[in-house]
Amino acid sequence: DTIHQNPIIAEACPLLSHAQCHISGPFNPLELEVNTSQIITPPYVSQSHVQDNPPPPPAPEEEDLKETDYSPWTTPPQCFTNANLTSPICVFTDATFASGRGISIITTAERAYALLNKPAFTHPDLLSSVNINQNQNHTHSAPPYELRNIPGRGRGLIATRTLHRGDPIFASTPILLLDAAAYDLAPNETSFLTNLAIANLPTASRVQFWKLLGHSASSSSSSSSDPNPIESRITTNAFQVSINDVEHYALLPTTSMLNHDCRPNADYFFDSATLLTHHVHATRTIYPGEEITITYISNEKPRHKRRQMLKQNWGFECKCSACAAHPALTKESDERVMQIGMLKKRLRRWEERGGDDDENEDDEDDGEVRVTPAMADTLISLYEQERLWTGIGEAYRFAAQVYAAFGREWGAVRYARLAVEFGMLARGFYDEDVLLMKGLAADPRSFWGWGREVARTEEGSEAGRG
Ligand SMILES: C[S@@+](CC[C@H](N)C(=O)[O-])C[C@H]1O[C@@H](n2cnc3c(N)ncnc32)[C@H](O)[C@@H]1O
Repeated sequence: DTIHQNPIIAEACPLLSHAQCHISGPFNPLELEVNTSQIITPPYVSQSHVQDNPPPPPAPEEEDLKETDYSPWTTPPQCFTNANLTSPICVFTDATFASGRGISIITTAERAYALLNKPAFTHPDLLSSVNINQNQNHTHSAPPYELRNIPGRGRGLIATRTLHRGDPIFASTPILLLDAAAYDLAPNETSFLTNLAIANLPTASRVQFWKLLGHSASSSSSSSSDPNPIESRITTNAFQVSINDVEHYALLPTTSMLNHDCRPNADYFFDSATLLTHHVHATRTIYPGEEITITYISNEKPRHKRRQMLKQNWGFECKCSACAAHPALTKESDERVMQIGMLKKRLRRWEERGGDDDENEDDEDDGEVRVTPAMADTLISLYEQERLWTGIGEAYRFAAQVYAAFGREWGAVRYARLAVEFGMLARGFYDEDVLLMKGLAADPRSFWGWGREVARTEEGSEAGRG
């Protein structure tokens, strides 16, 4: 028997009323089938612990308890906790989510019930255009890509028709959401929960999961020599997303088919506020036959660092155009990337201190951060030279604000519009910065810094003195 009562943990567990959520002791999670004698099944979540969230279902009648006690979940939640955690971490599965695609969520009961407030759960019809062609239940028109084997890269998605900047490629919901706090459990407990989370999914999603590639340090593929095939699939494929300001890892099997490029042609964002949906869009024209790619890392790093990270975390030698060019060309690229970093740092400091009247008081660098429209234009040009469409939205945002600060209304509008266009593809339709830029595009004079640099020339000196 691998379950031991632990009085310290017992105190941490009242959240799950009636639950005995103390498990410790060694076991091999991969050998475990769902075995209810070893698992904790909370009858329901006690109302006092889910304030601000939808109330849990009322306590069922005694005779119904076995069948309905874990509604709205479709399998009984299972939990672990330890003395370092304030709440138990459990697996919650809703196999009916997103028209039967299903979702397993590994988190605390409080956070899981908070997720039930999201429109993705409260208005499931809103997801009707999501997961199209990725879910066997859907028979919609053909997607703009097909899955193909690509020599040296495994599978990848190839465009089957021309996609223009801003065109949606697909949108999907996660089959697994894993709260980063799950890694505060003992490794075998985390593995147990992830194992169960996958086992609880509907067959189609479970099959999709097992088709994912798993790269682990000790195995180069998803072969049976992989000591933890679930964990390696998660680390190879999961996207880090923030939901209600909590870090999660999301598994999205179709997005996982996208290979990396240091100059990708597509970008993605996770709409965590409403639909728990991952959107992928083209960021430049993609021609039929061309592979659709995203970036796995920040490409604003020199080539040797990018290659190192890709090798270490995803096990491949990067041979994209930015990695494989002649050393003379990659040297130029590295220098541009360095300059991007330097300009961004300066513009970000200027932006951050924008609303601060006492801006010089605590400034270690004594000071004033000088920026000019030419500087913002150069940043944009560097992104264009590097073909980094993923980060360029931020450069447009800086430019819009700098132009407005110099009182150059139509330059500000132009860049604010571009910041909105690119920002929506990279950060989401309702992202804070996107909304700020929408406001600036509509009325640059309402911007907080409107005209505040007008007294300065483009070269950065005071007008009349420079
Ligand atoms: C998220 S998966 C992408 C889909 C994968 N190609 C497959 O067949 O499942 C990540 C893995 O794809 C491969 N991969 C991704 N981008 C690559 C690239 N640019 N060159 C070579 N292999 C790549 C690596 O094996 C990496 O660990």
